[in-house]
Amino acid sequence: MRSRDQKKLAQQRCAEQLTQSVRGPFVFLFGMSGIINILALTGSFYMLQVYDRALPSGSLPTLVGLSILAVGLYLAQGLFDVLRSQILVRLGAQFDRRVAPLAQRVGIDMPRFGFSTAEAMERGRDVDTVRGFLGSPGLVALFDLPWVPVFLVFVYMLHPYLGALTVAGAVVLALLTILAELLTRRWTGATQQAVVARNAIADSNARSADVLKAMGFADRAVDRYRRANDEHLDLQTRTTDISGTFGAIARVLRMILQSAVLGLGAYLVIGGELSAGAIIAASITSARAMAPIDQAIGNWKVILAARTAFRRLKETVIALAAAEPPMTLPPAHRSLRVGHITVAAPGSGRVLLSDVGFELKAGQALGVIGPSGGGKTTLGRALTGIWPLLRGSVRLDEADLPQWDEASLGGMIGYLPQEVCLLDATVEENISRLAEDSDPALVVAAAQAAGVHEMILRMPDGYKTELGPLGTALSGGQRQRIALARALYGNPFLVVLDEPNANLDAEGESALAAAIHGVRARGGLAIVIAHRPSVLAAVDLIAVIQEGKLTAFGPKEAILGKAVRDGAAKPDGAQDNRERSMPERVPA
Ligand SMILES: Nc1ncnc2c1ncn2[C@@H]1O[C@H](COP(=O)(O)OP(=O)(O)OP(=O)(O)O)[C@@H](O)[C@H]1O
Repeated sequence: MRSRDQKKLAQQRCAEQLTQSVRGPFVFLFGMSGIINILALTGSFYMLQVYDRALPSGSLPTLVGLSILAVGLYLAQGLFDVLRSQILVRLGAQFDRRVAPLAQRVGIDMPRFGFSTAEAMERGRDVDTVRGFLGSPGLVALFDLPWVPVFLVFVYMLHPYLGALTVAGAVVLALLTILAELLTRRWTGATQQAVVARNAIADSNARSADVLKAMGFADRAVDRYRRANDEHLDLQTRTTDISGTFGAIARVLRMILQSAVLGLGAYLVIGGELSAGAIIAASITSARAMAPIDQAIGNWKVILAARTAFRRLKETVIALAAAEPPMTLPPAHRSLRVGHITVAAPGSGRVLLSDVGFELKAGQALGVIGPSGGGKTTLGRALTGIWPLLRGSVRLDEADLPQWDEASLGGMIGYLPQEVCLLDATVEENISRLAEDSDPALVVAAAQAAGVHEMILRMPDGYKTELGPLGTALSGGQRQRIALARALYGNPFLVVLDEPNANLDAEGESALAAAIHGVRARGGLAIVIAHRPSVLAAVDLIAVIQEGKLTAFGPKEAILGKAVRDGAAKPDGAQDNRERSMPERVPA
């Protein structure tokens, strides 16, 4: 095990890598912005030279020469501007390419830990926000800001009074920026949360579309969405009001300053302290000095959003760095040992399963029964490593689950969740778990083991049939059987099936029983969580989970016999009734 310090160091290194990837190009762009800003003095120099040199001398060649030089410098500035924006866009794409998969990785994990899918999707949007910001005028303004003193010095050199006036204007605008930041800061987080809450409602409404339509409460669902949207709009209006007001004040101040510079310049010209060309040069330069500040204020919301998104992404990268890459172990083939595990609900921390322990040997199959809400699915989630343990251990061939790297562990586990969810991909891709170069023989073998091969052949494009979003193009039973084939793909050692027969007909049930027998025959382990007793024909052991505790564990005949004697269990093939089909209370 790595020490805590080492882990911290790795996290720090990862966060640094993220900023380092942009640091080098940013230093280069900072230098390039310097050149652009110095070239931006062209207009001022041109005016100075035209008014103070070409006009008094009346020399046309001087005017033409100055004009050609100015056009050349303007073109150079434009070229550097284009280059800078192209580099920024590519930098954004590079950042996206690097961070988006990490954000997606965390996004996949988030719902397991009690976050809504809207919150999980927010990570992906964070990447978009940062990428968008990298090519936005907001960032260009930030690059130009450090070069504002160049313009101030230039104006100061024309006349100290003009310099002082422009500096005063810059200070007032900078103070406005700080004030805008302070006033919007507390609303930014709340606005972000309101967006997530609104999107979560939209997401859940879309998922419940059938129910909303059938039972006619779509309007009420839309009302709920509207209320959440209103809250978001209120908050957004507040932040936009602040940044809009400050933006307008900044623009007015800029105009006042520009006129003030002209007025003061005229006063100085009348007093014989300044040339006419210098007035125009001072006016152009002071306006140019204020532009980045003005733009920063105008884009303040975008800058804040990008900063928040970047911070969250940095946390994401750090969180992933904390995961220690484990050593590769040989595939398990002997046993599963559950050592006094306690499992809490991610998010709330409520203990759902406490002190559960048992052992299974290769070739055995365990049926997990018990009343609704007792903790059977929680046990399945703990055994497959979906939920972390609060205490205890789940060992495959004596190696605790965290000792396996995710890919090897996943290859040894087949899991059929209670709520079957297929990917928006082909049947083949779903069964092969998105394997890039899946072996068709393995896919067909899994389908045959699940008794679903013929059914797939009858589909429009056989194994290449696209299943659509969440596999909704299939019936409930078809989805469950394809998900069973996915669980059996590659002959995993531990197969956990959570209510695998919930949607099956008689043919499906016998295919399921054959699949469980098949797992046992090849030396695998099957754990079947079931309400309907028919599936238990294929298991040899029974565990009863009630109120988060293992209240009975042992050979099927002994446990079920006792339950039947107690009058709580129904015989095989009994009607599917969750509450009554299994023993309500089986003594330990
Ligand atoms: N994601 C979750 N967050 C918090 N609590 C949860 C979560 N999932 C389940 N629970 C709670 O854990 C308890 C056990 O749920 P579990 O799904 O394990 O029961 P079960 O025995 O599988 O029930 P059923 O037979 O109805 O599927 C329940 O009280 C449930 O409310």
